[in-house]
Amino acid sequence: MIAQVLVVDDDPIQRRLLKNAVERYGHVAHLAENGLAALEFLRTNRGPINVIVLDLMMPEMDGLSFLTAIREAGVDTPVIVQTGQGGIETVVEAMRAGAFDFVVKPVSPERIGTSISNALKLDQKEAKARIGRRRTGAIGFADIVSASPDMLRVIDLAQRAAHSNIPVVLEGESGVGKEMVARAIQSASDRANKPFITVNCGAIPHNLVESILFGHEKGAFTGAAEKHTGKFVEADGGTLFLDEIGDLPLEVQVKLLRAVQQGEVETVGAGKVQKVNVRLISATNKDLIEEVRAGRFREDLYYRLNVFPITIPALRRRKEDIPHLARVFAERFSQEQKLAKSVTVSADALGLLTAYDWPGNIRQLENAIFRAVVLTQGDELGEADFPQIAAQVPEFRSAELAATAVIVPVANPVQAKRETVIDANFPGARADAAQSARPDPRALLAAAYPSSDNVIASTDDAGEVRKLADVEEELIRFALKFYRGQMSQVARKLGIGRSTLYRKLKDYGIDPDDPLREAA
Ligand SMILES: Nc1ncnc2c1ncn2[C@@H]1O[C@H](COP(=O)(O)OP(=O)(O)OP(=O)(O)O)[C@@H](O)[C@H]1O
Repeated sequence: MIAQVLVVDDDPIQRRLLKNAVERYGHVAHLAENGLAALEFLRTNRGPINVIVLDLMMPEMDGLSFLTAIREAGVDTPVIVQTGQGGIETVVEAMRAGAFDFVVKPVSPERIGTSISNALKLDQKEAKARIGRRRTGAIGFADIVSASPDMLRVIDLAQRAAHSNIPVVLEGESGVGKEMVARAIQSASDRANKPFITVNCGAIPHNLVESILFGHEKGAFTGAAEKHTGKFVEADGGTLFLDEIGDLPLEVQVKLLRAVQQGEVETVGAGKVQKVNVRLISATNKDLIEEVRAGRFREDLYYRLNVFPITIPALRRRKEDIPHLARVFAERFSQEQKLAKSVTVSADALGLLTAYDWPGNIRQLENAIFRAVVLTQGDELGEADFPQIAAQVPEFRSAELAATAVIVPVANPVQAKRETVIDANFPGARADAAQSARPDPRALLAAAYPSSDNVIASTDDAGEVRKLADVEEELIRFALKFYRGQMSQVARKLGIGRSTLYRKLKDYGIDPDDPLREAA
Protein backbone atom coordinates (compact mmCIF):
# COMPACT_ATOMS: atom_id res chain seq x y z
CA MET A 1 0.00 0.00 0.00
CA ILE A 2 1.23 3.51 -0.80
CA ALA A 3 0.75 5.48 2.39
CA GLN A 4 0.30 9.22 2.81
CA VAL A 5 2.75 10.17 5.57
CA LEU A 6 2.77 13.57 7.28
CA VAL A 7 6.23 14.48 8.62
CA VAL A 8 6.13 17.17 11.31
CA ASP A 9 9.58 18.51 12.20
CA ASP A 10 11.03 22.01 12.61
CA ASP A 11 14.51 20.99 11.44
CA PRO A 12 14.69 21.26 7.63
CA ILE A 13 17.54 18.73 7.41
CA GLN A 14 15.63 16.23 9.51
CA ARG A 15 12.52 16.82 7.37
CA ARG A 16 14.49 16.08 4.24
CA LEU A 17 16.03 12.92 5.72
CA LEU A 18 12.63 11.66 6.78
CA LYS A 19 11.11 12.54 3.41
CA ASN A 20 13.82 10.46 1.70
CA ALA A 21 13.25 7.58 4.11
CA VAL A 22 9.47 7.67 3.58
CA GLU A 23 9.84 7.82 -0.20
CA ARG A 24 12.39 5.02 -0.18
CA TYR A 25 9.57 2.73 0.97
CA GLY A 26 7.31 3.95 -1.82
CA HIS A 27 5.16 6.18 0.35
CA VAL A 28 4.21 9.83 -0.20
CA ALA A 29 5.63 12.39 2.26
CA HIS A 30 3.86 15.63 3.22
CA LEU A 31 5.84 18.11 5.31
CA ALA A 32 4.93 20.51 8.11
CA GLU A 33 7.34 22.58 10.19
CA ASN A 34 5.49 22.57 13.52
CA GLY A 35 2.31 21.41 15.21
CA LEU A 36 0.24 24.42 14.12
CA ALA A 37 1.21 24.00 10.48
CA ALA A 38 0.40 20.29 10.76
CA LEU A 39 -3.05 21.01 12.23
CA GLU A 40 -3.73 23.44 9.42
CA PHE A 41 -2.57 20.82 6.92
CA LEU A 42 -4.93 18.21 8.39
CA ARG A 43 -7.79 20.69 8.35
CA THR A 44 -7.36 21.63 4.71
CA ASN A 45 -5.93 18.46 3.15
CA ARG A 46 -8.57 16.63 1.13
CA GLY A 47 -7.20 13.08 1.13
CA PRO A 48 -6.60 10.90 4.20
CA ILE A 49 -3.26 10.80 6.03
CA ASN A 50 -2.33 7.25 7.07
CA VAL A 51 0.62 7.88 9.39
CA ILE A 52 2.11 10.92 11.13
CA VAL A 53 5.82 11.10 12.02
CA LEU A 54 6.09 13.71 14.74
CA ASP A 55 9.01 15.53 16.32
CA LEU A 56 8.37 16.40 19.96
CA MET A 57 10.48 19.53 20.46
CA MET A 58 9.23 22.25 18.13
CA PRO A 59 8.49 25.98 18.41
CA GLU A 60 4.91 27.38 18.07
CA MET A 61 3.20 24.12 18.96
CA ASP A 62 5.22 21.19 20.25
CA GLY A 63 4.58 17.56 19.39
CA LEU A 64 2.78 16.71 22.60
CA SER A 65 0.29 19.58 22.27
CA PHE A 66 -0.31 18.59 18.66
CA LEU A 67 -0.88 14.97 19.63
CA THR A 68 -3.31 15.94 22.38
CA ALA A 69 -5.15 18.31 20.03
CA ILE A 70 -5.70 15.73 17.30
CA ARG A 71 -6.74 12.99 19.74
CA GLU A 72 -9.24 15.36 21.34
CA ALA A 73 -10.57 16.11 17.89
CA GLY A 74 -11.12 12.39 17.40
CA VAL A 75 -8.33 11.96 14.80
CA ASP A 76 -6.87 8.52 15.47
CA THR A 77 -4.22 8.35 12.73
CA PRO A 78 -1.24 6.36 14.08
CA VAL A 79 1.51 8.73 15.24
CA ILE A 80 5.19 7.80 15.44
CA VAL A 81 7.06 10.22 17.68
CA GLN A 82 10.73 11.04 17.30
CA THR A 83 12.89 12.06 20.17
CA GLY A 84 16.51 12.94 20.85
CA GLN A 85 18.66 10.71 23.07
CA GLY A 86 17.56 10.90 26.69
CA GLY A 87 14.10 12.33 25.96
CA ILE A 88 12.46 9.24 27.40
CA GLU A 89 10.21 11.08 29.86
CA THR A 90 8.57 12.99 27.03
CA VAL A 91 8.27 9.80 25.01
CA VAL A 92 6.40 8.12 27.86
CA GLU A 93 4.08 11.11 27.98
CA ALA A 94 3.59 10.90 24.22
CA MET A 95 2.78 7.19 24.42
CA ARG A 96 0.26 8.03 27.09
CA ALA A 97 -1.25 10.68 24.85
CA GLY A 98 -1.83 7.98 22.25
CA ALA A 99 1.38 7.76 20.17
CA PHE A 100 1.74 4.45 18.35
CA ASP A 101 5.54 4.06 18.46
CA PHE A 102 8.66 6.13 18.98
CA VAL A 103 12.02 6.36 17.26
CA VAL A 104 15.23 7.85 18.64
CA LYS A 105 17.11 10.36 16.46
CA PRO A 106 19.10 9.90 14.28
CA VAL A 107 16.61 7.42 12.90
CA SER A 108 17.67 4.93 10.24
CA PRO A 109 15.47 4.62 7.12
CA GLU A 110 14.95 0.91 7.98
CA ARG A 111 13.68 1.73 11.46
CA ILE A 112 11.25 4.38 10.23
CA GLY A 113 10.17 2.05 7.38
CA THR A 114 9.36 -0.77 9.83
CA SER A 115 7.51 1.54 12.15
CA ILE A 116 5.43 2.96 9.30
CA SER A 117 4.51 -0.50 8.02
CA ASN A 118 3.48 -1.59 11.54
CA ALA A 119 1.38 1.54 11.88
CA LEU A 120 -0.24 0.86 8.52
CA LYS A 121 -1.27 -2.65 9.55
CA LEU A 122 -3.31 -1.20 12.35
CA ASP A 123 -4.54 1.71 10.27
CA GLN A 124 -5.80 -0.58 7.51
CA LYS A 125 -7.72 -2.72 9.95
CA GLU A 126 -9.19 0.42 11.45
CA ALA A 127 -10.05 1.86 8.06
CA LYS A 128 -11.87 -1.34 7.10
CA ALA A 129 -13.75 -1.32 10.32
CA ARG A 130 -14.52 2.36 9.97
CA ILE A 131 -16.16 1.65 6.64
CA GLY A 132 -18.14 -1.09 8.34
CA ARG A 133 -18.90 1.21 11.20
CA ARG A 134 -19.89 4.21 9.15
CA ARG A 135 -23.53 4.44 9.90
CA THR A 136 -25.12 5.59 6.73
CA GLY A 137 -28.17 3.38 6.89
CA ALA A 138 -31.18 3.92 9.07
CA ILE A 139 -30.36 4.44 12.72
CA GLY A 140 -33.22 4.28 15.14
CA PHE A 141 -33.60 5.20 18.77
CA ALA A 142 -33.18 1.52 19.61
CA ASP A 143 -29.57 1.70 18.37
CA ILE A 144 -28.67 4.39 20.87
CA VAL A 145 -27.16 2.63 23.87
CA SER A 146 -28.22 4.44 27.01
CA ALA A 147 -28.74 3.68 30.66
CA SER A 148 -28.21 6.99 32.43
CA PRO A 149 -31.19 9.18 33.35
CA ASP A 150 -29.59 12.09 31.45
CA MET A 151 -29.39 10.10 28.24
CA LEU A 152 -32.90 8.70 28.64
CA ARG A 153 -34.10 12.29 28.91
CA VAL A 154 -32.24 13.17 25.70
CA ILE A 155 -33.94 10.28 23.93
CA ASP A 156 -37.32 11.29 25.27
CA LEU A 157 -36.86 14.88 24.00
CA ALA A 158 -35.55 13.70 20.64
CA GLN A 159 -38.50 11.33 20.20
CA ARG A 160 -40.86 14.22 20.83
CA ALA A 161 -38.98 16.37 18.31
CA ALA A 162 -39.33 13.58 15.74
CA HIS A 163 -43.11 14.04 15.70
CA SER A 164 -42.89 17.54 14.24
CA ASN A 165 -40.75 19.53 11.83
CA ILE A 166 -39.45 21.81 14.53
CA PRO A 167 -35.79 22.89 14.01
CA VAL A 168 -33.58 21.13 16.54
CA VAL A 169 -30.16 22.12 17.82
CA LEU A 170 -28.08 19.31 19.34
CA GLU A 171 -25.43 20.61 21.69
CA GLY A 172 -22.56 18.58 23.05
CA GLU A 173 -18.85 17.87 22.86
CA SER A 174 -17.35 16.09 19.91
CA GLY A 175 -18.16 12.38 19.86
CA VAL A 176 -21.14 12.41 22.27
CA GLY A 177 -23.52 11.10 19.61
CA LYS A 178 -25.11 14.22 18.10
CA GLU A 179 -25.22 12.82 14.58
CA MET A 180 -26.55 9.53 15.86
CA VAL A 181 -29.44 11.29 17.63
CA ALA A 182 -30.08 13.40 14.49
CA ARG A 183 -30.33 10.23 12.39
CA ALA A 184 -32.66 8.63 14.91
CA ILE A 185 -34.92 11.71 14.79
CA GLN A 186 -35.08 11.43 11.01
CA SER A 187 -35.83 7.68 11.17
CA ALA A 188 -38.69 8.21 13.61
CA SER A 189 -40.16 11.11 11.64
CA ASP A 190 -42.48 11.05 8.63
CA ARG A 191 -39.41 11.86 6.52
CA ALA A 192 -37.90 8.47 7.33
CA ASN A 193 -37.60 7.35 3.72
CA LYS A 194 -36.40 10.70 2.45
CA PRO A 195 -32.78 11.88 2.15
CA PHE A 196 -30.69 12.59 5.26
CA ILE A 197 -27.93 14.94 4.15
CA THR A 198 -25.01 15.86 6.38
CA VAL A 199 -22.86 18.97 6.03
CA ASN A 200 -19.92 19.52 8.36
CA CYS A 201 -19.75 23.33 8.30
CA GLY A 202 -16.43 23.29 10.18
CA ALA A 203 -14.69 21.04 7.67
CA ILE A 204 -15.30 22.96 4.45
CA PRO A 205 -13.22 25.96 3.40
CA HIS A 206 -15.10 29.22 4.07
CA ASN A 207 -15.12 30.26 0.43
CA LEU A 208 -16.89 27.03 -0.57
CA VAL A 209 -19.56 26.82 2.14
CA GLU A 210 -22.09 28.86 0.23
CA SER A 211 -21.79 26.88 -2.97
CA ILE A 212 -21.87 23.55 -1.10
CA LEU A 213 -25.03 24.53 0.76
CA PHE A 214 -26.90 26.30 -2.01
CA GLY A 215 -25.19 24.99 -5.16
CA HIS A 216 -23.78 26.94 -8.09
CA GLU A 217 -24.36 27.32 -11.79
CA LYS A 218 -21.68 26.38 -14.30
CA GLY A 219 -19.25 29.32 -14.63
CA ALA A 220 -20.66 31.10 -11.54
CA PHE A 221 -17.06 31.69 -10.36
CA THR A 222 -13.54 30.79 -11.45
CA GLY A 223 -13.19 27.03 -11.21
CA ALA A 224 -16.95 26.33 -11.33
CA ALA A 225 -16.61 24.07 -14.37
CA GLU A 226 -19.86 22.18 -13.74
CA LYS A 227 -23.26 23.00 -12.29
CA HIS A 228 -23.47 21.78 -8.69
CA THR A 229 -26.63 20.89 -6.81
CA GLY A 230 -26.48 22.30 -3.28
CA LYS A 231 -27.14 20.28 -0.13
CA PHE A 232 -30.43 22.09 0.52
CA VAL A 233 -31.81 20.92 -2.80
CA GLU A 234 -30.38 17.40 -2.25
CA ALA A 235 -32.15 17.25 1.10
CA ASP A 236 -35.49 18.43 -0.35
CA GLY A 237 -38.29 16.48 1.32
CA GLY A 238 -35.88 15.10 3.94
CA THR A 239 -33.53 16.32 6.66
CA LEU A 240 -30.43 18.50 6.46
CA PHE A 241 -27.99 17.93 9.32
CA LEU A 242 -25.71 20.95 9.74
CA ASP A 243 -22.83 19.85 11.95
CA GLU A 244 -20.54 22.43 13.60
CA ILE A 245 -23.08 25.16 12.81
CA GLY A 246 -21.09 27.60 14.96
CA ASP A 247 -18.32 27.57 12.32
CA LEU A 248 -20.55 28.96 9.57
CA PRO A 249 -19.19 32.24 8.12
CA LEU A 250 -21.36 35.29 8.89
CA GLU A 251 -22.13 36.02 5.24
CA VAL A 252 -23.48 32.48 4.74
CA GLN A 253 -25.55 32.82 7.90
CA VAL A 254 -27.62 35.52 6.13
CA LYS A 255 -28.50 33.14 3.30
CA LEU A 256 -29.21 30.34 5.75
CA LEU A 257 -31.61 32.59 7.63
CA ARG A 258 -33.52 33.25 4.43
CA ALA A 259 -33.64 29.54 3.63
CA VAL A 260 -35.01 28.79 7.11
CA GLN A 261 -37.49 31.69 7.18
CA GLN A 262 -38.85 31.47 3.66
CA GLY A 263 -38.01 27.94 2.63
CA GLU A 264 -36.14 29.29 -0.43
CA VAL A 265 -32.57 28.99 -1.61
CA GLU A 266 -30.67 30.93 -4.23
CA THR A 267 -28.16 28.95 -6.24
CA VAL A 268 -24.90 30.88 -6.70
CA GLY A 269 -24.92 32.47 -10.16
CA ALA A 270 -28.55 31.53 -10.93
CA GLY A 271 -30.17 34.84 -10.03
CA LYS A 272 -33.43 33.17 -9.01
CA VAL A 273 -34.74 31.44 -5.92
CA GLN A 274 -36.02 27.90 -5.54
CA LYS A 275 -38.49 26.54 -2.98
CA VAL A 276 -37.27 23.70 -0.77
CA ASN A 277 -38.92 21.64 1.95
CA VAL A 278 -36.15 20.74 4.38
CA ARG A 279 -36.16 19.81 8.04
CA LEU A 280 -33.12 21.32 9.74
CA ILE A 281 -31.20 19.69 12.54
CA SER A 282 -28.09 21.58 13.60
CA ALA A 283 -25.30 20.51 15.92
CA THR A 284 -22.65 22.44 17.76
CA ASN A 285 -19.91 21.81 20.26
CA LYS A 286 -19.61 25.54 20.89
CA ASP A 287 -21.72 27.62 23.24
CA LEU A 288 -23.84 29.31 20.56
CA ILE A 289 -25.13 32.05 22.84
CA GLU A 290 -21.50 32.92 23.59
CA GLU A 291 -20.86 33.04 19.83
CA VAL A 292 -23.84 35.43 19.50
CA ARG A 293 -22.42 37.64 22.26
CA ALA A 294 -19.03 37.66 20.56
CA GLY A 295 -20.67 38.76 17.26
CA ARG A 296 -19.69 35.57 15.45
CA PHE A 297 -23.19 34.17 15.16
CA ARG A 298 -26.28 36.08 14.08
CA GLU A 299 -28.82 36.45 16.86
CA ASP A 300 -31.83 36.20 14.51
CA LEU A 301 -30.49 32.94 13.08
CA TYR A 302 -29.78 31.64 16.57
CA TYR A 303 -33.43 32.07 17.59
CA ARG A 304 -34.65 30.55 14.32
CA LEU A 305 -32.54 27.43 14.69
CA ASN A 306 -32.60 27.03 18.41
CA VAL A 307 -36.32 26.39 18.80
CA PHE A 308 -35.80 22.97 20.35
CA PRO A 309 -32.36 22.65 21.94
CA ILE A 310 -31.22 19.25 23.21
CA THR A 311 -27.98 18.98 25.16
CA ILE A 312 -26.20 15.64 25.03
CA PRO A 313 -23.98 15.35 28.10
CA ALA A 314 -20.31 14.34 27.88
CA LEU A 315 -19.65 10.67 28.59
CA ARG A 316 -17.81 11.52 31.83
CA ARG A 317 -21.09 13.01 33.13
CA ARG A 318 -23.04 9.79 32.51
CA LYS A 319 -20.63 7.09 33.46
CA GLU A 320 -23.45 4.56 33.93
CA ASP A 321 -23.52 4.29 30.13
CA ILE A 322 -19.87 3.19 29.86
CA PRO A 323 -20.22 -0.53 30.74
CA HIS A 324 -23.23 -0.90 28.43
CA LEU A 325 -21.48 0.84 25.55
CA ALA A 326 -18.29 -1.19 26.10
CA ARG A 327 -20.19 -4.50 25.98
CA VAL A 328 -22.21 -3.53 22.92
CA PHE A 329 -19.08 -2.37 21.05
CA ALA A 330 -17.11 -5.52 22.01
CA GLU A 331 -19.96 -7.66 20.69
CA ARG A 332 -20.30 -5.61 17.50
CA PHE A 333 -16.59 -5.59 16.67
CA SER A 334 -16.28 -9.31 17.41
CA GLN A 335 -18.95 -9.89 14.79
CA GLU A 336 -17.36 -7.47 12.33
CA GLN A 337 -13.99 -9.16 12.79
CA LYS A 338 -15.75 -12.53 12.30
CA LEU A 339 -14.35 -13.91 15.54
CA ALA A 340 -15.50 -17.45 16.36
CA LYS A 341 -16.67 -16.29 19.76
CA SER A 342 -17.63 -12.79 20.88
CA VAL A 343 -15.06 -11.07 23.07
CA THR A 344 -16.40 -10.08 26.47
CA VAL A 345 -15.18 -7.32 28.79
CA SER A 346 -13.93 -8.29 32.26
CA ALA A 347 -15.20 -6.56 35.38
CA ASP A 348 -11.70 -5.13 35.96
CA ALA A 349 -11.60 -3.64 32.49
CA LEU A 350 -15.08 -2.17 32.95
CA GLY A 351 -13.83 -0.61 36.19
CA LEU A 352 -10.90 0.95 34.37
CA LEU A 353 -13.02 2.20 31.46
CA THR A 354 -15.52 3.71 33.88
CA ALA A 355 -12.79 5.45 35.87
CA TYR A 356 -11.43 7.21 32.77
CA ASP A 357 -12.86 10.58 31.67
CA TRP A 358 -13.04 10.02 27.87
CA PRO A 359 -12.30 13.50 26.46
CA GLY A 360 -13.16 12.15 22.98
CA ASN A 361 -16.42 10.74 24.40
CA ILE A 362 -18.14 7.74 22.80
CA ARG A 363 -16.08 7.92 19.62
CA GLN A 364 -12.91 7.47 21.70
CA LEU A 365 -14.44 4.61 23.71
CA GLU A 366 -15.59 2.95 20.50
CA ASN A 367 -12.07 3.20 19.05
CA ALA A 368 -10.46 1.89 22.25
CA ILE A 369 -12.72 -1.17 22.26
CA PHE A 370 -12.13 -1.71 18.57
CA ARG A 371 -8.34 -1.72 19.00
CA ALA A 372 -8.59 -4.02 22.00
CA VAL A 373 -10.83 -6.49 20.14
CA VAL A 374 -8.52 -6.50 17.11
CA LEU A 375 -5.34 -6.92 19.13
CA THR A 376 -6.39 -9.23 21.95
CA GLN A 377 -5.45 -12.88 21.88
CA GLY A 378 -7.99 -13.98 24.45
CA ASP A 379 -11.77 -13.94 24.51
CA GLU A 380 -12.10 -11.55 27.43
CA LEU A 381 -10.75 -8.00 27.44
CA GLY A 382 -8.87 -7.18 30.63
CA GLU A 383 -7.17 -4.05 31.97
CA ALA A 384 -4.00 -5.06 30.13
CA ASP A 385 -5.84 -4.62 26.83
CA PHE A 386 -6.16 -0.89 27.55
CA PRO A 387 -2.61 0.11 28.55
CA GLN A 388 -2.96 3.67 27.30
CA ILE A 389 -6.15 4.23 29.25
CA ALA A 390 -4.66 2.60 32.36
CA ALA A 391 -1.64 4.89 32.10
CA GLN A 392 -3.93 7.90 32.35
CA VAL A 393 -6.02 6.79 35.31
CA PRO A 394 -3.98 7.30 38.49
CA GLU A 395 -5.51 4.41 40.43
CA PHE A 396 -4.90 2.02 37.53
CA ARG A 397 -1.39 3.14 36.68
CA SER A 398 -0.16 0.06 38.54
CA ALA A 399 -1.57 -2.05 35.70
CA GLU A 400 1.03 -0.61 33.37
CA LEU A 401 3.78 -0.84 35.95
CA ALA A 402 2.85 -4.47 36.51
CA ALA A 403 4.67 -5.37 33.34
CA THR A 404 7.96 -4.64 35.08
CA ALA A 405 7.69 -7.59 37.35
CA VAL A 406 9.78 -9.60 39.77
CA ILE A 407 9.07 -13.10 41.00
CA VAL A 408 8.44 -13.58 44.69
CA PRO A 409 7.11 -16.64 46.49
CA VAL A 410 3.46 -16.70 47.50
CA ALA A 411 3.06 -16.82 51.25
CA ASN A 412 -0.50 -18.11 51.24
CA PRO A 413 -0.24 -21.82 52.20
CA VAL A 414 -3.22 -22.65 50.00
CA GLN A 415 -1.17 -21.56 47.04
CA ALA A 416 2.14 -22.81 48.43
CA LYS A 417 2.93 -24.72 45.30
CA ARG A 418 2.79 -21.64 43.17
CA GLU A 419 4.81 -18.48 42.98
CA THR A 420 3.43 -15.28 41.66
CA VAL A 421 4.72 -12.43 39.55
CA ILE A 422 4.36 -9.23 41.49
CA ASP A 423 4.90 -5.73 40.29
CA ALA A 424 8.13 -4.40 41.74
CA ASN A 425 6.60 -0.94 41.76
CA PHE A 426 3.26 -1.99 43.15
CA PRO A 427 2.50 -0.01 46.30
CA GLY A 428 4.08 -1.88 49.18
CA ALA A 429 5.73 -4.49 46.99
CA ARG A 430 9.27 -3.78 48.18
CA ALA A 431 9.90 -6.04 51.15
CA ASP A 432 11.88 -3.81 53.42
CA ALA A 433 11.37 -3.65 57.17
CA ALA A 434 9.88 -0.17 57.06
CA GLN A 435 7.00 -1.50 55.00
CA SER A 436 6.08 -4.37 57.27
CA ALA A 437 3.19 -2.44 58.78
CA ARG A 438 1.68 -1.80 55.35
CA PRO A 439 -0.88 -4.08 53.75
CA ASP A 440 0.51 -7.28 52.31
CA PRO A 441 1.45 -6.49 48.72
CA ARG A 442 0.29 -9.92 47.63
CA ALA A 443 -3.15 -9.19 49.04
CA LEU A 444 -3.14 -5.89 47.18
CA LEU A 445 -2.13 -7.67 44.02
CA ALA A 446 -4.75 -10.35 44.46
CA ALA A 447 -7.35 -7.63 44.95
CA ALA A 448 -6.16 -5.74 41.91
CA TYR A 449 -5.93 -8.78 39.66
CA PRO A 450 -8.52 -11.24 40.89
CA SER A 451 -8.59 -13.07 37.59
CA SER A 452 -4.81 -13.64 37.85
CA ASP A 453 -4.44 -12.69 34.22
CA ASN A 454 -1.17 -11.12 35.13
CA VAL A 455 0.31 -14.07 36.96
CA ILE A 456 3.12 -16.29 35.77
CA ALA A 457 3.55 -19.54 37.68
CA SER A 458 7.08 -20.50 38.62
CA THR A 459 6.24 -24.12 39.51
CA ASP A 460 4.65 -26.64 37.21
CA ASP A 461 1.71 -28.93 37.90
CA ALA A 462 4.05 -31.45 39.53
CA GLY A 463 5.21 -28.78 41.94
CA GLU A 464 8.67 -28.55 40.37
CA VAL A 465 10.31 -25.25 39.48
CA ARG A 466 9.69 -24.44 35.81
CA LYS A 467 12.51 -24.03 33.33
CA LEU A 468 13.83 -20.50 33.19
CA ALA A 469 13.40 -20.50 29.41
CA ASP A 470 9.67 -21.38 29.74
CA VAL A 471 9.07 -18.55 32.18
CA GLU A 472 11.06 -16.20 29.97
CA GLU A 473 9.05 -17.18 26.90
CA GLU A 474 5.81 -16.66 28.78
CA LEU A 475 6.94 -13.26 30.02
CA ILE A 476 7.98 -12.17 26.53
CA ARG A 477 4.64 -13.27 25.11
CA PHE A 478 2.87 -11.41 27.89
CA ALA A 479 4.92 -8.25 27.19
CA LEU A 480 4.19 -8.49 23.45
CA LYS A 481 0.52 -8.67 24.16
CA PHE A 482 0.69 -5.98 26.82
CA TYR A 483 2.51 -3.53 24.57
CA ARG A 484 0.55 -4.61 21.50
CA GLY A 485 3.60 -5.77 19.59
CA GLN A 486 5.50 -2.49 19.90
CA MET A 487 8.96 -3.99 19.81
CA SER A 488 10.91 -1.00 21.06
CA GLN A 489 8.66 -0.67 24.06
CA VAL A 490 8.73 -4.41 24.78
CA ALA A 491 12.54 -4.49 24.65
CA ARG A 492 12.84 -1.41 26.82
CA LYS A 493 10.39 -2.67 29.43
CA LEU A 494 12.05 -6.08 29.53
CA GLY A 495 15.40 -4.33 29.91
CA ILE A 496 17.01 -5.99 26.89
CA GLY A 497 18.22 -4.69 23.55
CA ARG A 498 16.04 -4.99 20.47
CA SER A 499 18.48 -7.41 18.82
CA THR A 500 18.38 -9.63 21.93
CA LEU A 501 14.60 -9.51 21.82
CA TYR A 502 14.55 -10.52 18.16
CA ARG A 503 16.97 -13.38 18.90
CA LYS A 504 14.75 -14.61 21.71
CA LEU A 505 11.65 -14.42 19.51
CA LYS A 506 13.49 -16.59 17.02
CA ASP A 507 14.59 -19.03 19.75
CA TYR A 508 11.04 -19.39 21.01
CA GLY A 509 9.53 -19.60 17.54
CA ILE A 510 7.59 -16.35 17.73
CA ASP A 511 7.23 -14.70 14.34
CA PRO A 512 8.93 -11.28 14.68
CA ASP A 513 6.90 -9.84 11.83
CA ASP A 514 3.62 -10.85 13.41
CA PRO A 515 4.33 -11.54 17.05
CA LEU A 516 0.76 -10.97 18.18
CA ARG A 517 -0.51 -13.83 16.10
CA GLU A 518 1.38 -16.29 18.23
CA ALA A 519 1.60 -14.42 21.50
CA ALA A 520 -0.81 -15.95 23.97
N1 LIG B 1 -25.42 6.20 22.62
C1 LIG B 1 -24.67 5.62 21.66
N2 LIG B 1 -24.77 4.30 21.44
C2 LIG B 1 -24.00 3.69 20.51
N3 LIG B 1 -23.10 4.32 19.76
C3 LIG B 1 -22.96 5.64 19.92
C4 LIG B 1 -23.74 6.37 20.87
N4 LIG B 1 -23.39 7.67 20.82
C5 LIG B 1 -22.44 7.75 19.89
N5 LIG B 1 -22.18 6.54 19.34
C6 LIG B 1 -21.16 6.27 18.32
O1 LIG B 1 -20.06 7.14 18.61
C7 LIG B 1 -19.52 7.70 17.43
C8 LIG B 1 -19.60 9.21 17.50
O2 LIG B 1 -20.96 9.60 17.44
P1 LIG B 1 -21.45 10.85 16.56
O3 LIG B 1 -20.71 10.94 15.27
O4 LIG B 1 -22.93 10.80 16.50
O5 LIG B 1 -20.95 12.01 17.53
P2 LIG B 1 -21.01 13.59 17.31
O6 LIG B 1 -21.40 14.17 18.62
O7 LIG B 1 -21.88 13.90 16.12
O8 LIG B 1 -19.49 13.91 17.00
P3 LIG B 1 -18.87 15.20 16.23
O9 LIG B 1 -19.33 16.42 16.99
O10 LIG B 1 -17.39 15.01 16.36
O11 LIG B 1 -19.38 15.13 14.83
C9 LIG B 1 -20.32 7.11 16.27
O12 LIG B 1 -19.60 6.00 15.75
C10 LIG B 1 -21.61 6.65 16.92
O13 LIG B 1 -22.16 5.56 16.22
